[in-house]
Amino acid sequence: MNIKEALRIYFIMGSNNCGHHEPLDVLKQAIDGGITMFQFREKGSGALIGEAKKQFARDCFRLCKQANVPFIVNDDVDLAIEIGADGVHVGQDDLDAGIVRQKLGQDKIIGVSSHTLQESKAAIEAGADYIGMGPVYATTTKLDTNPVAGTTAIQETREHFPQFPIVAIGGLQADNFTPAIEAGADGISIISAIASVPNPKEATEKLVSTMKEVINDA
Ligand SMILES: Nc1nc(C(F)(F)F)ncc1COP(=O)(O)OP(=O)(O)O
Ligand SMILES: [Mg+2]
Repeated sequence: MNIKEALRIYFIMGSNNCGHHEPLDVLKQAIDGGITMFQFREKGSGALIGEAKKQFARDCFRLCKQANVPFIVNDDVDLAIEIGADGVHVGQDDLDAGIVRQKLGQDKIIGVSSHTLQESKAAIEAGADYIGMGPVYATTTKLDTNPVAGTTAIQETREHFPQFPIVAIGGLQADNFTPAIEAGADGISIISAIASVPNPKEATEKLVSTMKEVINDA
């Protein structure tokens, strides 16, 4: 799989991000709308835990598998291993990417959050397959986020690593993500612009069509 193409429209969702529809319906609509990768991120207030979280993960994974959409688990490496997910995303305060690689093996996808060139270097040396950089704009989705970073860190990492897969994250919408791509990101991560809107399928289609205008092969 081409990881840069998988990062184009990278949808991240948990049950507590869904405003207007049942979570599985939101994911179905996002898949129908053309998302290229999915991250299962069940955390924060009201998040499912234990068996309910596992079952929700399996249900999301089934939808992604049917559509050949790569399924990534946020933070929870053991859950990813248990259900056979395609990969894991970890942040600076989660399990070290090198240890995640040892646990998952070479054929799984490992994403790492980065806010600086230094963190990007460490993630790449630890064997990450992509890095998530932001928050580009203010976000209400993640409460313990770093300060708004704009696209400077993306640009800096891209200058040092011209080919390494980077996805932008943080407050991204169809009408504001272009600067992140122009700064060097290969794709965008979206939570509320798909999960919290009345028509997730239409919102996804708009993101896909806008991305096609910005990146020719998208
Ligand atoms: N979940 C994420 N996904 C991405 C992605 F690359 F996919 F865009 N980038 C960054 C994050 C944030 O990861 P983290 O800092 O661990 O916080 P949380 O666990 O609350 O998400
Ligand atoms: Mg995390």
